[in-house]
Amino acid sequence: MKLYDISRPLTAATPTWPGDTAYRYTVNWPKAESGSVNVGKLVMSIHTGTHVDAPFHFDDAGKKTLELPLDLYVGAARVVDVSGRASIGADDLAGVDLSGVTRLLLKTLSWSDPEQFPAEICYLRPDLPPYLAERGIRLLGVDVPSVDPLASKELPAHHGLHQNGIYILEGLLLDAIEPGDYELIALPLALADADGSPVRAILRR
Ligand SMILES: N[C@@H](CC(=O)c1ccccc1NC=O)C(=O)O
Ligand SMILES: [Zn+2]
Ligand SMILES: [Zn+2]
Repeated sequence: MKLYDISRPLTAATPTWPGDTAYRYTVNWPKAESGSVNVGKLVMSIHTGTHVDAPFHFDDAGKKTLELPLDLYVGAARVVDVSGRASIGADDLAGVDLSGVTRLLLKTLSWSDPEQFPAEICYLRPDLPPYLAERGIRLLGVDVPSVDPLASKELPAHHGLHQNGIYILEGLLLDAIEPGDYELIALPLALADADGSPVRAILRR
C-alpha cells in the first residue's frame, strides 16, 4: 500500500500568517547538561503549516481541540481538482459525484510558492457549505491557509462550514496527488484548551 505525505514540513522558514508565531524548535535541555538526553521545546502557532481548526478558533463557544470527534480525521476521502478558479461555490462542484463522500479534499493549487505566505488564495463561497452538507460531507480539507479570503474578518466560510456541521483541515500539500479516492489520516493532537492542532496528514491507497 502506498503512502502519500500531504503535510507541509514545519521548519523555522515555514511561512506563517502575517505577524503570527513561527515554528521554533530548540534543545531546551541538552544532553551535556542533563547527563542523559536532549529535551526539546516547541513554539509555534497552531495555524502554521498543515492543521485542523477547532470551532473555538472562530467561535468563543465552539469545541476545543480535545473535544473534536476523531472519526472525522480517519477514513475514506475524495480528492477533487478545482484548480484555476478564484473561488469555489456549488457551481464548481456541480459535475462532481459526491455520493458516499464524508471527507472532501479540494486541490486548488492556489498557493504556488510554499516558501512564502500567499498574497491571495482560492476561497469558498457561501453557497458551498450547505451544498456539501446536503451531500453528507463532514470534513473539508484545502491546500491553502484558510477557507476564507485572507483579509476576511467575518470568516463566512469558516462559520458556514461550522453551521453545517463540517470540520476544517487547512494547509494541505496536494500538488503531487492525483484526484480520486484514498484513505485519509490527519489526527489532531490531544491538546487541552486549544483552537486547533498541527497534524501529520497522509493519504493511503
Ligand atoms: N482563520 C484563519 C487563521 C487566521 O485568520 C489567523 C491566523 C493567525 C493569525 C492571524 C489570523 N487572522 C488574522 O486576522 C484560518 O483559516 O485558520
Ligand atoms: Zn487554521
Ligand atoms: Zn481556518
